[in-house]
Amino acid sequence: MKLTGVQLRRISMPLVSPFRTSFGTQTTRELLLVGVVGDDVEGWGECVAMADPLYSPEYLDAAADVLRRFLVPAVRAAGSVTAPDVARVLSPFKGHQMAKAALEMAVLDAELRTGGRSFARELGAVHDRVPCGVSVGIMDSIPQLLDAVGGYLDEGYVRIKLKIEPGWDVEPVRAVRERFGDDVLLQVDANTAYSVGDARHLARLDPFDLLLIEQPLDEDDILGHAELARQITTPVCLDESITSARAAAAAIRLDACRIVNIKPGRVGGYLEARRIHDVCVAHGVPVWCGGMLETGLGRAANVALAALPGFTLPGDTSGSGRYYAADITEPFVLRDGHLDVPTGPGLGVVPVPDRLDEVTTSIEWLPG
Ligand SMILES: CC(=O)N[C@@H](Cc1ccc2ccccc2c1)C(=O)O
Ligand SMILES: [Mg+2]
Repeated sequence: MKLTGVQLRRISMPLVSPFRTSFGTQTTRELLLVGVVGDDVEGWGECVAMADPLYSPEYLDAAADVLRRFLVPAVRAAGSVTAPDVARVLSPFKGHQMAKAALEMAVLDAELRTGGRSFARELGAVHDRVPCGVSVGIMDSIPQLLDAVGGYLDEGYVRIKLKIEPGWDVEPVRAVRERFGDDVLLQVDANTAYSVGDARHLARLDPFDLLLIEQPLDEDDILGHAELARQITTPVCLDESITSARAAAAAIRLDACRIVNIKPGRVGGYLEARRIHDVCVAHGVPVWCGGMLETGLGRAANVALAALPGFTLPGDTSGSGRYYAADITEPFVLRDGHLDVPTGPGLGVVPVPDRLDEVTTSIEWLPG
């Protein structure tokens, strides 16, 4: 397609409850949507960067700037492009995976809508619904945590993930096991809050039969994760460290992880996400789809990705209501612990105009 119009739309969505992790507490999700128009079709992309560079080096104002000054002009200069062209056209620019992913996603959505193909079909989905896990934040007290976990289990979530940090790790896990039993699928996510010197402490999680411990160490500490993995029995899963298929292959070869959390925004797009899936399947490494508090647009694409064969663990593909009282698309609602994979062309969902307007804080049409 040839891009005739590109809009950068900032939105701000209140969270139904504060979401606390080892890097801070969020009460609102700011996001950047990329809308592309061309060849009588439009497509939507969602940039999952945070407003502040707390999860990864990217942040929303930087993503908007790099799209405005470098990425969109480069795709426009390339003339007519298909989605696989986008990553190549953008490859001279270093980093900014989440900004690149949003632009590729918008072009892919437009292309697939034109062709009447769904994301699921394009990516190679083999399931028509996916089992859903939920990410539970750090809480003020154990009773508050147990209430939250009980609520999510009542909603039907098939897997519980607890955010942890030093001082909030062994006790919350013990409390959840004691209250809800050994059969609940349970995992933890540290968001890089520990160091390899904490190995003996993290080994205290081993008796609780966790599915995995996610990203305990710094994004760039691959060897530290390999050393930690030799000292604990809980399988190590990487999130922030896996920025490309090459990074995934290296981490697996270095025994730094036995499980991978795939997030399309973090790796530069859904096409690279599929390549990571393929690399992990080739190495016998299970993958699951991570979440970045996406709206229904990103959620639709993530659910399609989570339906690929190698996604054998429940992901953070929670229902819209986990985060938002009113999503900008028709809400994703859990049914028997699963979400249905959208079947319509492209993303299979579109923003509901008045809901989108309610949360829009700025619209910028980039010059042609
Ligand atoms: C569902 C989940 O735990 N996601 C991330 C962490 C995270 C947490 C909070 C966020 C708030 C705003 C934007 C992105 C965010 C990402 C993770 O797996 O590590
Ligand atoms: Mg994580």
